Amino acid sequence: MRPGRFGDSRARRIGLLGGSFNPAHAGHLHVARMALRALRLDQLWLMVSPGNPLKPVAGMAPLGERLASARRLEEGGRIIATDIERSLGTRYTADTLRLLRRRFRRARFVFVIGADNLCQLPRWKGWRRIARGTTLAVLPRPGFTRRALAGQAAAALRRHRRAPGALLAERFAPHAAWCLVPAREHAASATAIRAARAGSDTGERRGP
Ligand SMILES: Nc1ncnc2c1ncn2[C@@H]1O[C@H](COP(=O)(O)OP(=O)(O)OP(=O)(O)O)[C@@H](O)[C@H]1O
Ligand SMILES: O=C(O)c1ccc[n+]([C@@H]2O[C@H](COP(=O)([O-])O)[C@@H](O)[C@H]2O)c1
Repeated sequence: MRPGRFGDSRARRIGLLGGSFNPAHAGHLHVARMALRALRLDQLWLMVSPGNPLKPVAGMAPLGERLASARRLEEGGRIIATDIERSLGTRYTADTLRLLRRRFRRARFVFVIGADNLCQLPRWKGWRRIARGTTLAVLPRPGFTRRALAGQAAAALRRHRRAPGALLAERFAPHAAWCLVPAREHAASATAIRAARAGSDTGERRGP
């Protein structure tokens, strides 16, 4: 982490877009911009994971490479790439959130996920505790939005769903709120980019 990159992080509304960024792509930028606008955030951190506990290590580019690709999406102090989980020594989101709150005591964090991750949320360590204590913002994603809204996490958290404008209003509520951010779906995916790259590499090797 570069010193001072987070600027005055006290009493700020900070969106955390955690991810593998293997590589970063236009879908991430779309999500970041939509979350910043809909939730009136001060900053959005592209929080590059040292290793998603649910993803295989095979095929995962080194953290430095993934961080470099996320840095290419940075936008003037509002969208910032960071490998802060590396310095915190965390991989599980529950642990990261606990340590971030300790370190940035006056910041208000919103965890931003795509609809695919709302489907998967029940497999995260301590997911109910995360949802109880952390505001979640979910972005639509092709093939996942409807399934996510009909899934286990959305059903369990139904009473806590709010409109984006009301999301951060309930400061001392016993259970955090979540919302679906109204945004168009964006089709970019890192899996598709890796597959396209592998295809073009194979083509190059075959040659004419
Ligand atoms: N096009 C998209 N629309 C909505 N959310 C997205 C999109 N791309 C990524 N996200 C979300 O951004 C976060 C980080 O995503 P990640 O870095 O894993 O990219 P990915 O394209 O989902 O990667 P992969 O295909 O390798 O799983 C996740 O919460 C994911 O749901
Ligand atoms: O904490 C967990 O159990 C957990 C399980 C799977 C994913 N996550 C987090 O979810 C975020 C999105 O991950 P990814 O790989 O889908 O981009 C990232 O911050 C991961 O660390 C967290």
